[in-house]
Amino acid sequence: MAAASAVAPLNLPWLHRGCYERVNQQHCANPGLRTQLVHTPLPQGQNPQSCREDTIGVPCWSFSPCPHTGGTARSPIPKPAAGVGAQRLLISNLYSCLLSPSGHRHPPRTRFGAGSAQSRAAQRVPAGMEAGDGKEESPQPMALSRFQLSEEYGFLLPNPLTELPPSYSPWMDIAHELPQLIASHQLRARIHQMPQLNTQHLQGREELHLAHLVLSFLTMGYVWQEGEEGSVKVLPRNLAVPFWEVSQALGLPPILTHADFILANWRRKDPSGPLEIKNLEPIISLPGGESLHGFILVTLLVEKAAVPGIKATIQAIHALQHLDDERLHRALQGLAAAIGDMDKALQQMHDYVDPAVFYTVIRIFLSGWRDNTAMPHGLLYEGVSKQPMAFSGGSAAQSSVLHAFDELLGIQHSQESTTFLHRMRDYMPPPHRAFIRDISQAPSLRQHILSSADPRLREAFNHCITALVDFRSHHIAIVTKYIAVAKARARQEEAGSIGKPPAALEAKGTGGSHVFIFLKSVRDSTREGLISA
Ligand code: HEM
Repeated sequence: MAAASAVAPLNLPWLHRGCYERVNQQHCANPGLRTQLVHTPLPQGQNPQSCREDTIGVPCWSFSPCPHTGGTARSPIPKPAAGVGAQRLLISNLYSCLLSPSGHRHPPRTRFGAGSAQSRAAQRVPAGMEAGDGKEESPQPMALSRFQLSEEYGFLLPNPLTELPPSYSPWMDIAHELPQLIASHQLRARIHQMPQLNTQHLQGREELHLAHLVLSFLTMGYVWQEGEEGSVKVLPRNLAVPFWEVSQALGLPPILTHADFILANWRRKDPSGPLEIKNLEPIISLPGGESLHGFILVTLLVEKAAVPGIKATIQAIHALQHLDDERLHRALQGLAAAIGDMDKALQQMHDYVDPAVFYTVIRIFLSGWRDNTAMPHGLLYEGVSKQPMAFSGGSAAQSSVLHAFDELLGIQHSQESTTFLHRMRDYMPPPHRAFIRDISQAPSLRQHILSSADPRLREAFNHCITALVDFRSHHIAIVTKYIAVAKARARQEEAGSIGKPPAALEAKGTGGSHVFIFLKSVRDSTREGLISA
């Protein structure tokens, strides 16, 4: 680590020792980067050796000063409260340099060293998503660019990279053969032969996102290659260490997330062609063939259909702040229309995904190692931590879209559902998480409607609620077809090995929730958001 000797270690004595070492190591490995720490008290007895545990609450965001850039702390880093056994943290170097999620001013780009990771990363950030241009931030509190949201693609990564630099070909070669390697039971052996690559040569968040996508797919394939009964306890060092490092840099957990599976996993077959299913394909696949592609691409189209709704959400908040009811009315109409379009996009699932393939082949590869009886102790990331760690599997519950709409509309879910949904936010890219948090802190739309005498506003608000209830009802119908009915059929047909349905997941979703109780509760509490005349 060449830069380590030139950099003064951060003075963070309150940190758990393992965390402290990792912060400094990460910091020194990336000279010129500011380090963003997110830390929460860790309840006694929970994974005390782990720096990065499943849940990253965000009660306290702090920006520690960097010896290179001399950045300022936005809020003081508190000492741990008495009785708190350990602290958890997330290091999100890249985001804290390119973009600040909550009103923090950016260092001028000139502060980055000429060839530094940030200056290279900043050059790669697509137009319309760049926030760190050295100017003062827009006075508009909810500008898309502040949250790495794209005007055209919303939460989707715009035109994601499809190849990493040549030195990462050992990862890419395996990733491109993944379905075949899993089917022939050779993936684990291939991963054991893989060299341990240095992640420092990854430049910019697009390369990091592609690396996270690739390593997460390799990890899911490695863990589940032999089905539920043949899962592993240890992720080998040559995969675990780079996956952990890339995850730290992005502020994502070291497991496949919706941000990998959908947001960063798409390309146009014809680069100048339309964004429609026939012209799209995933960058990296898992077993499941056309159904897997359909599952990814239909979900992607739901994200794309949400884009006008994301913009309408921002418009609505601006209108509330300026007490502009005309603008608010238009924004709510736009939001209801977008949710309707998401619903139409969702229906394409029926055309492109075979329930039997989804249930018996695809689903297990989205499963995590938290609340999963097939892996009751979690997964040991060799070379990262001496204790196994537990993470939930990939799920569209990690999509930021409905979280954002729920916050705007003031939907109150049950405590249990809220706990699960909030946990899913820890699996989102930090700027998207920050977007949801800022919506939750905006003036209350619901209160405004309740106190307004304008019936058109109430009607437009209720259209949004009804559209959301319909979306959730149709989603429940899909889950019934693809999980409950498919399960009954699979039992009759008794498919073999990989085709055997994951028994540990039968009553639960990939994220570990009790599926139908949870989904109906979420749908019903949405309906309770209707405002009567
Ligand atoms: C075959 C297709 C699908 C199946 C089988 C499915 C299954 C599930 C399951 C089991 C859950 C419960 C949470 C968990 O355990 O992960 C869930 C939640 C969720 N899913 Fe899906 N899902 C599908 C497609 C989609 C699509 C395309 C979207 C839209 C982006 C979506 C959005 C959500 C959301 C937002 C939640 C959280 C609950 C809510 O807010 O209503 N799902 N899904």
